[in-house]
Amino acid sequence: MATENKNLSQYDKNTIPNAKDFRFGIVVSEWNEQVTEGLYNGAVQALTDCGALQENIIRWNVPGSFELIFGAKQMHEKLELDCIIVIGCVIKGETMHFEFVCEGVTQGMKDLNLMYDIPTIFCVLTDNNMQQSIDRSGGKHGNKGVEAAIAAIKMVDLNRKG
Ligand SMILES: Nc1c(NC[C@H](O)[C@H](O)[C@H](O)CO)[nH]c(=O)[nH]c1=O
Ligand SMILES: CC(=O)[C@@H](O)COP(=O)(O)O
Repeated sequence: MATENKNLSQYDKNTIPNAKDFRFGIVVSEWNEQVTEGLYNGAVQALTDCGALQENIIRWNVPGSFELIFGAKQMHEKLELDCIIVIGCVIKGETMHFEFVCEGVTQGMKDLNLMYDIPTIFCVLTDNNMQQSIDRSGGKHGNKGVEAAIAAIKMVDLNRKG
């Protein structure tokens, strides 16, 4: 199902575990920060709506989406967390750089999920233009930050029960 057929912000709170003692790290890319701030705000609002405490949400910033890999790795190594969410917005330009950044970040996130015992949640928009990013960070298609937060809570619950 494409995003245009699913609002990214919709969730049934009754089906989401309470996150009151879950600890989250969020690594945020500064590229396209008008978008990444919207994604971050959506994620935090959803986490706290589902019981997470603000003091249990740690934020680190990195310059761009490619640095999300190293930032998340350092978070895994240095903090005691239950889950890490990486937030970025990659928008196609004139060259192939878009493809290489997107592929690199995607592969890096996959590797982190294999390397560590807590999940790394992928909240990186990979869009053709700014309007698509606006639409997915609190616009007409909802907020991918909310979607990532709900996925994070569900994965922490799964990990604790596993
Ligand atoms: N064009 C975008 C970038 N490019 C920068 C890279 O992510 C990286 O910071 C640079 O190559 C240095 O290592 N980053 C985004 O997050 N979004 C873009 O649209
Ligand atoms: C994803 C990017 O790095 C891209 O936005 C950079 O733009 P360009 O390909 O025009 O250099």
